[in-house]
Amino acid sequence: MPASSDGDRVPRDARPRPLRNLLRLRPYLRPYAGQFCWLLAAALAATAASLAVPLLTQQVVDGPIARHDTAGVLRLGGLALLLGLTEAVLIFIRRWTQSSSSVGMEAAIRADVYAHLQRLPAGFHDRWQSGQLLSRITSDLSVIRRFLSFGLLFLVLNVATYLAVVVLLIRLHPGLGLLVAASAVPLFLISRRFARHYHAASRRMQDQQGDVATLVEETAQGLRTMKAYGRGPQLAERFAGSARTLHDTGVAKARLLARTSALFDLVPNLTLGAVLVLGAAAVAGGRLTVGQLVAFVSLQLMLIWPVQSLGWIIANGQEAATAADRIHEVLDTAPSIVDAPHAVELPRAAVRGRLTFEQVAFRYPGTTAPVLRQIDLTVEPGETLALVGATGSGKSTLLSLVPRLHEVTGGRITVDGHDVRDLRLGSLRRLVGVAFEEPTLFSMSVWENLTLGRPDAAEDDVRAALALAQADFAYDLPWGLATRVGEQGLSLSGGQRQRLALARAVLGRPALLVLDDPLSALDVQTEALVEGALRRVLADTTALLVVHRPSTVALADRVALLDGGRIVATGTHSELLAQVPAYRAVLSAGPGGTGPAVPPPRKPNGAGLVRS
Ligand SMILES: Nc1ncnc2c1ncn2[C@@H]1O[C@H](COP(=O)(O)OP(=O)(O)OP(=O)(O)O)[C@@H](O)[C@H]1O
Repeated sequence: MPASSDGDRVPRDARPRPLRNLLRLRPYLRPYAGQFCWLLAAALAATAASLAVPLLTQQVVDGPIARHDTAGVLRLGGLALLLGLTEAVLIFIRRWTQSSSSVGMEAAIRADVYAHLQRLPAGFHDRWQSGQLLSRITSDLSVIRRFLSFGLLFLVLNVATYLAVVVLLIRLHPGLGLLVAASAVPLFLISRRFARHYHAASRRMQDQQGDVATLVEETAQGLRTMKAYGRGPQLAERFAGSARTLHDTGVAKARLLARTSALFDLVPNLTLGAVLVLGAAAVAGGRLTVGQLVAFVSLQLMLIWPVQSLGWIIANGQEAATAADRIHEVLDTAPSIVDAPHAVELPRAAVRGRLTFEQVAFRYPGTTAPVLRQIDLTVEPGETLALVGATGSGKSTLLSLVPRLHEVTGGRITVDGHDVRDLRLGSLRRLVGVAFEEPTLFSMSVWENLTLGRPDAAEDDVRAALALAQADFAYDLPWGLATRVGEQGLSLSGGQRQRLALARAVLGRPALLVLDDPLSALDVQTEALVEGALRRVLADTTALLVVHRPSTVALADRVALLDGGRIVATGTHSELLAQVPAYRAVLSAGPGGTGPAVPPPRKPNGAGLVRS
């Protein structure tokens, strides 16, 4: 599923170009150029040694055997043995060198693709199925490695063998030699047709592998939901459907290869039959010695494997070309959210934390309807503003614009008057502490999870953040903060994960806090504790909170009501409660439509209500 819409700068021409994208991987070969020269030299020398054996046979048949010279037979036999040994040693050297270089190249490409995925904005990842990315970074790269380590080498070797053998055959007997050379014409035509069809089949299959990987990943992630709803059989059926499609494509692809391989078998064998008949006639006519015919046929037999393997090499090459296309679809997608050339660093100490939204508009890439329109909002330094709105009104989207996870499509957002697009991304993201509704923890230690955005954080800072988020339970884990939390922190409860995510957001006291319903997964008692702690942090930090629960609104100095992507009212909780029926309706509905009752206003009759 390639990127295909605005938001990221997608490649201008995303049409697959079989060899072009494969050739573009040349820079990865460069560090191994020396090794490749060695292995190619070893492989060519091994081929030369094997080619010398039939010529030696000719000498034996026409020389010592014809003369009944036993010593001569032994001498030339010893030489053949030496050639065989040399070939074995050279093949060993080739294989030894080959393995390290191809694995090294695969690792380098994988590292670059992974780093690039990190640079691509959230919008890119919204549109790409994770299984598609997974299959590109794993199986596609393995296909490329196989081609670089075997396919490419054997292509060069087989072509070199073919040319060398044909030259030797023409020298032995020009007529028969040219007959063998002419067999290259049907081989070329078959290869061209096969390559075209196989490329399309490979692309289909590799895309389908990505779809299957996506299904597996989704199932693994949503296992509990799936089991709870008893949807296992339906999902299994869906999976079986995708697996069947993949199977059918695989079978069609294998049959295509089988059909072509049969032709690749047929052509050299037909040529061999013709050579045997014509060669025997030439021996009978005295135009060719028996030794020459034996040498000719032995050399020609050496062409059978290179020709037979052509099908496999072309198939491997086409798969690698498809894999290179798919890899470049990712690498060619330029990150759209990057540092502007003039971007500046804002030191934390210099930031007061005034956050403004000026006529901000936003629509998701690939969609036409804006999610946010004409947002004008100011959060003063140290102020806490709660965003309230019905589900789907754009609250989370609005938050994501502050650390530039998505880019505004109209208007601007400023921090102390600086457009966030004029700040270095690293600097901006250090200034903004973020906690999302779904608290993601990575498969690493609690400490690493906490210091994700601030790897240089001191122990005291971490301790303070944990205390603040009421997450001291982390010290009681089996290895304390060194405890590795499971995949996405699943070994912790929802409330524990949320508290760790909150501690991560407040670590180092960021200038701005952007929290998406930070207390949603907490029990009443913990909520009260975290709320108390949060109140202390929020006292001197500019904060934008998405709030679903009426109880959390109490944390905010002011509230903005979002409706259909627009701010329709701002004011204190009590003002909105008293004067805006829509606000009362949203709060009484609660997160799931059956929320708790609206709490009494904190500051009755506050001033400054704005309705738009
Ligand atoms: N990646 C996306 N691509 C396209 N549309 C999206 C994307 N994410 C969200 N939307 C749409 O944007 C709108 C606002 O979504 P958003 O998540 O910001 O709402 P919200 O107010 O935070 O909702 P909730 O309270 O349920 O979390 C919704 O209509 C949603 O369908």
